[in-house]
Amino acid sequence: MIFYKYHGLGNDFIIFDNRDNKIHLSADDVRNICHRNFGIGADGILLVENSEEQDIKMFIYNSDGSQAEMCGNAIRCFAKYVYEKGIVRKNIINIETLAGVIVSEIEVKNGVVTSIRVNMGKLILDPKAIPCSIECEMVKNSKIEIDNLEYYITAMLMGVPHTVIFKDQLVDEDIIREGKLIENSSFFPKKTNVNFVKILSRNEIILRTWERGAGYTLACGTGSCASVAAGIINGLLDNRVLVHLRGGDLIIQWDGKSCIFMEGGATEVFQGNIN
Ligand SMILES: N[C@@H](CCC[C@H](N)C(=O)O)C(=O)O
Repeated sequence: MIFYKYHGLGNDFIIFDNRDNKIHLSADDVRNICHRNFGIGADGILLVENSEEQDIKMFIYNSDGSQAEMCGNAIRCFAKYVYEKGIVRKNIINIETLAGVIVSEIEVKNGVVTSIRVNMGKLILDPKAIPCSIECEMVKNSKIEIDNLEYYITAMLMGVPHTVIFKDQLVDEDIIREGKLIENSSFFPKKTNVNFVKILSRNEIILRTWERGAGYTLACGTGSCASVAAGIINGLLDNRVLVHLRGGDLIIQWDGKSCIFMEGGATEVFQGNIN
């Protein structure tokens, strides 16, 4: 099978063209292919599939073999891939995902995609939709206790479930330990991605994300949208924010009501063959 390896700010993916529907991956296949020592190595696998109503369809697996409904960094990689490989030669690409249709606008210079602006759709704050078991109208700066530790969380569905926590210090060991605990806590029946945010100003944040099904990654696109939205909802951020992630920067824009926009790059790393 021919594959391509792409990354969005270090959040890396293996892309297979499955328009002929011949690829069927078990959770074990996904874990083996994504393994960083015994496989190709990646945070996830993307399948390119035909869509009945949209330009193309993206299907995504996390590196632990689970399926994700959406992924912000993956969608930029996917848009660049389908454009540059001539699968969808359009500047505005409508991509079907399990979280709905995602519209990606690509900027092209000399046939190469240099930047992708994505309409990430509307975020959903209803706790039942996330899903989150806290009884309230909105999980906004709500206190939870896990293993005798208190956290103030803002939670939402941004294509996938996200929890945001504001912190003064971002320490890797704490992010890994607390991220794992919160991801698997009983408050989130379908688990959650966990975002730790340090606010630098009303227009600039540092973000570290512990991802559901993939662990501590270098960047998270849906997490960037969720974190900026949480900052706006809690009155801490303005409508356009520069997000510094471990693997690079994204720009997120939200007017507080309608769709949320993400802008950033994507990179092809290499291509290969796997049996
Ligand atoms: N890396 C992502 C999110 C991928 C999905 C996530 N691991 C989940 O299962 O919810 C992004 O860039 O948005």
